Amino acid sequence: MAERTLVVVPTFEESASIRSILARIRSAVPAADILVVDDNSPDGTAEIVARLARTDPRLAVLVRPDKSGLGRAYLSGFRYALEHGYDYIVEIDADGSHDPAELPRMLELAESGHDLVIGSRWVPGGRVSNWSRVRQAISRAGNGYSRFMLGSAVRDITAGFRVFRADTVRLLLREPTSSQGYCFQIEMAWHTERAGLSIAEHPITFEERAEGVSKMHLGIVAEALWRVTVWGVQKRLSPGQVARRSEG
Ligand SMILES: Nc1nc2c(ncn2[C@@H]2O[C@H](COP(=O)(O)OP(=O)(O)O[C@H]3O[C@H](CO)[C@@H](O)[C@H](O)[C@@H]3O)[C@@H](O)[C@H]2O)c(=O)[nH]1
Repeated sequence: MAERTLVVVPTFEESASIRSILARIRSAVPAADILVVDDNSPDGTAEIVARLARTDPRLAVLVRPDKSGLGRAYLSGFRYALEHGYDYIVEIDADGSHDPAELPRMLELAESGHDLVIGSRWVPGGRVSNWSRVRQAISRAGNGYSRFMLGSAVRDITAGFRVFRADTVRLLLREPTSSQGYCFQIEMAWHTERAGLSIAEHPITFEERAEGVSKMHLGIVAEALWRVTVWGVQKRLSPGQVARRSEG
C-alpha cells in the first residue's frame, strides 16, 4: 500500500492566512491529506476551511470547543492521524512562517529512516527572517536552556515544523503528555531523543508572519521554563527514570 501523509495545521484566528497556506501545502505535497485543527476561532477560520473542504475531499477540519493550547491541538491531530492509518504526520504553522516547499525533502529524510525530521532554524544553513531581536533571543535562550537542562543534542528543539513517522507518534502517545503550549514541541522531541530514535534537523528559513499576530505569550514561556527545569532536575536525580509525565 502506498504511504500516506497527513499535514496537521493548528489554527487559532488565522482567517487572514489560512487559504494561502493550504494552497501552498497542496502545491508542495499534492499527495498529502490536510487536517486543520481549530480551537473555535472567533474570526471564522474553521468556517473558511469547512467551505474549502466541501470541494476538496482530502481536506478536513477538526473544531475543538475552546482555545486550549498548541500542544492539545496537536494531540487531537496526532490521534486522528493514527486512527486513520497515516504513515507520516507533518506539523506546520498556519501563518506562513514555515515554507511547505521544504516538505518533499523533509519527507524524504523521514522515508530514509529518520523517526523525526525537524525544520531547523539553528543548524548551519538555517535562519530566521524578519523576526524581532526579542523573539530571536527567546528562541535561542529556550533552545540553549533546554539543551543544557535535558542534555539534548537538538539545535531547534522548540521548532514547530516537523515530520514524524507515525510509529514515532504511536510510541510517544503511549504515555500522557503534560505540556499545554509550545512546550509540547520540546517534550515530543526530547522524548523521541530519549527513546533512542533518529532525529534529523533540516535547515530552513523561518519567515515572520505577514498577517495576524503570534499567539506566544508570557504564560507559554513560563510553562516551558518550568517544565524543562523540572524534567532536567528529575533527570539529574534519577537518570533513566525521568518522570516525564506529571499530569494527564
Ligand atoms: N488550535 C490551536 N492552534 C494554536 C494555538 N496557539 C497557537 N496556535 C497555532 O499554532 C501556530 C503557531 O502559533 P504562532 O503564534 O504563529 O507561533 P509563533 O509565535 O510564530 O511561534 C513559532 O515559534 C515557536 C517557538 O519556536 C514554535 O514553538 C511554534 O511552533 C512556532 O513555530 C499557528 O498556526 C497558530 O494559529 C492554540 O491554542 N490552539
